[in-house]
This record gives sequence, structure tokens and C-alpha cells, in this order.
Amino acid sequence: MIIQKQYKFYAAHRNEELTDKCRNLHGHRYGLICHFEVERTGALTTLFGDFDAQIEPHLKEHYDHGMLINKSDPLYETLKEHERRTGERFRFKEFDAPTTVENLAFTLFSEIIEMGFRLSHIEVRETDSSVITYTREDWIADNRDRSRLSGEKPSAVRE
Ligand SMILES: Nc1nc2c(c(=O)[nH]1)N=C([C@H](O)[C@H](O)COP(=O)(O)OP(=O)(O)OP(=O)(O)O)CN2
Repeated sequence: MIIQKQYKFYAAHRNEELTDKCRNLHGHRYGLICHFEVERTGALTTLFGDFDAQIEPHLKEHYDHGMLINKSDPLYETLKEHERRTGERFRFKEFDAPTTVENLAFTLFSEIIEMGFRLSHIEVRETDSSVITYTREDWIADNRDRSRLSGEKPSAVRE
């Protein structure tokens, strides 16, 4: 059986590797739809609230009104320097690769299964017209070859 749960958060990001509008610092209302595989053992499977109790605080603490940022983006060091200089603290969600919606899906999928839930797939909405479906097979493939996240060739095939 599949239970579908929907969440949202607001966050800033940019894609520093692109040369179009996406390079600009901008924000999104990200949507997340989780499709959980659950077992029926009685009248109920997993309580809806059991998902919310873990996922909502996680999104609030690490993502909401924060900034998704690639630690290799030069802007990251600039903002860290601002923090050091002023004592101000920003909510950064740090990535080891560009903050594309594909990489966000990998990160969210990893974090949610780490909580102990079984996911068949998730859908991540970045804009009104753009949503990706990210499956367990995608997650297995991304884990097998992490160079897919950064777009680097794996070391075995690098010239
Ligand atoms: N495969 C991907 N393509 C794009 C990504 C991405 O993460 N993966 N990201 C972007 C940009 O971040 C951008 O903010 C979204 O772009 P786009 O859908 O083109 O934005 P619109 O303003 O045109 O959205 P509408 O809802 O259609 O107005 C780009 N591509």
C-alpha cells in the first residue's frame, strides 16, 4: 500500500554553473510529495502523523526560509565570511554539488529513508510548471555513482 504525504518549504538558491536566469540568487516555494510504502497489520498502517512528526520539523529546521548552497560556490565563502564578520547566522542547507532539483531530490530521499521510512518515490516541485519524480531506482543509481550529482566523470573514466 502507498501513503502519499505532501509538504512544502520556502528556500533561496542559485545554480552557479548556469549562465541564464538560474544563476541569479532567487527563491522557490518547494513542494515535496512523498510516496511511502506501508504494510497493513490491522485497521491502520502507519499513522499520517507519524510521518509529519519527523518530516515537518526536519524541513522547518534545515530548509525552510533557508538557502540551498553548493559548498563549492564562491558565494558560500562570501556568506560565511559575512557570518564571521557580523556574528549573523544564516540557515544554509549545504550541498557538495549544484543545488539542482535533481540533487535536492537525492538529498531529501536520503534523509527521509534515514528516518526509517520506506519510499517508493518522491515528487519535488520547484516551480509551478516544473516537477520531478525521483524513484528508489534513481536513488540507488545516484548512490552507486556520486559523480552523477556534480556532473563530474567518475575517476575511472577521467582522462
Ligand atoms: N533539470 C533541471 N532544470 C532546471 C533546474 C533544475 O534544477 N533541474 N532549475 C532551473 C532553475 O533553478 C529555475 O529556477 C527554474 O526554471 P524554470 O522552470 O525555467 O522557471 P520558470 O520561471 O520558467 O518557471 P515557470 O513556472 O514555467 O514560470 C531551471 N532548469
